[in-house]
Amino acid sequence: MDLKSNHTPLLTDAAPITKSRLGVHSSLLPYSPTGAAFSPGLLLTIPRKKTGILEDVRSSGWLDAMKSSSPTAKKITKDINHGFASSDADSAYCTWLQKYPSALASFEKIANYAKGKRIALFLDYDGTLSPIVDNPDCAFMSESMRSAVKKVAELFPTAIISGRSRDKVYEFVGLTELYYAGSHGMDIIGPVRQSISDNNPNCIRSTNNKCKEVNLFQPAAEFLPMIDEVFRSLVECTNDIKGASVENNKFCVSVHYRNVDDKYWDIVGQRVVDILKDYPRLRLTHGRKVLEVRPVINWDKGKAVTFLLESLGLSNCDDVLPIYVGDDRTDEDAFKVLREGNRGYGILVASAPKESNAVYSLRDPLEVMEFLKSLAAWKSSLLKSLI
Ligand SMILES: O=P(O)(O)OC[C@H]1O[C@H](O[C@H]2O[C@H](CO)[C@@H](O)[C@H](O)[C@H]2O)[C@H](O)[C@@H](O)[C@@H]1O
Repeated sequence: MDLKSNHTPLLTDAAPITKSRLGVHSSLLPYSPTGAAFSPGLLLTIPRKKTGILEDVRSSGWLDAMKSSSPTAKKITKDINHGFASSDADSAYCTWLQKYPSALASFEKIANYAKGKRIALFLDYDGTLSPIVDNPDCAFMSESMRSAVKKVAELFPTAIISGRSRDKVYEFVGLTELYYAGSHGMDIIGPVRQSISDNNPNCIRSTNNKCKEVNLFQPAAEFLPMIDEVFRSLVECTNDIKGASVENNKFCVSVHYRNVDDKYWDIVGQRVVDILKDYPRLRLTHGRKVLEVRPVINWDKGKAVTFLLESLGLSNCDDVLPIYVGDDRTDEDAFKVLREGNRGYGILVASAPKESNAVYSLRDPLEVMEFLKSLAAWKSSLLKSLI
C-alpha cells in the first residue's frame, strides 16, 4: 500500500468549503500548504488555480450540498399530497435499477462469480446495518441484523467501516468476530501483520477487548487535540440552534442538522464555516443531513479498505472478492477503489436513485440483512457439499 504517495487525490464527496465563495481573503483558505507540518504523504493537497486561489471543485455551494444530502420530509410529503410521488418515484427507481441492479435479484450471478474466490466483506454502519433515525444515539441495529452479521463474519473476514468513533460503533454492534474501523477509516483495528506495522509509523501493536493482539492504525493521531478543541467550539457555536447537535467521532466531528428547521440550515453551515476559518488543517464534507469536519489527510474509507485487505493478506490476489456495502457519500471512496481496481463489488444502499461508483444496489437495511443471510446460506451449503 502506498501511504507515502504524493499525488493529488481527487475529492470524491462534496468538496470542502472554499472561503473565496464567502468573500474571505485567500490567505484564510483552509488548505494552506503551511499545514503540511506532519504526516508527510498523508496530507491532502487540493488543486489550485494559477491565481493562487483555491479552485472550487464543487459544482454547487455548501448550502446546496447540505440540501441535496437528502430531501426534506416536507418535500416528500408535498409530492405525495400531489399524488404523483409514488408512481413517478417508482418508475424512476426501476429505471435506475437497470444501472445499479439489485444485489438480491442478482444474487445467483454474484454467487457464481464468487465461486472459488475468497470473499472479504466491508460494511458501513448507519443507513446500512441500522436505519436512519432522528437521534444518532439511538441508531440501534436489530437483533436479527446482529445475528446475520455474526454469521457472515464467521464465514468471511468482515470489517465495519464507519464515520462513527470506533468505540461507538463497537458499542452498537457488539460482535467480537469483526474488525472495526471508526472515524471514516482513521481508526482501524486489524489483524497483526508485521510488514504493515514495520512500514507505518502510525500503526502500533495493541490488544482488543478479547486480549487478542491486533494492529492499531491511527493515521490522524496528531489531530486528536485539535479535534477535541474544534468539537467544543462547534458545540458552543450551535447550542442556540434548535435541533442542531454535535457528535465527537474521535478523529472527526459530525454536526447534525436533521432536526433543524430547514430555514436555519444556512446558519448551521455558516457557523461551522466560521469556526473552520481558524483550522486550515481541517476540512468539511457532507453526509446525510450531517456536516463532517475531518483532518486534511489523504485517507478515507477507500484507503481503509486497501489497508485492511493488506492486513488480511488479501491484496493483489486474483482469488479475492471484496464486497463493500454502504449508503453514504463517504462510502463512494470505497466503491471507487473497488471499481477502479476492478477488484470487487460496491453495493449502494439507496431507496431513491443516485449516481454512484457502486455496481449493485439494495433498497434499505432490511434488504442488506437478506443479502447477508443469502451470502451465509450460500457459503454454508458450499462448505457442506465439501464434507
Ligand atoms: O459511516 P457511517 O457509519 O454511515 O456513519 C456516518 C454518520 O452516521 C451517523 O449519522 C447518520 O445517521 C444518524 C442516525 O440514523 C442520523 O440521525 C444522521 O442524520 C445521519 O447523518 C452518525 O451520527 C455520524 O456521526 C456519522 O458520521
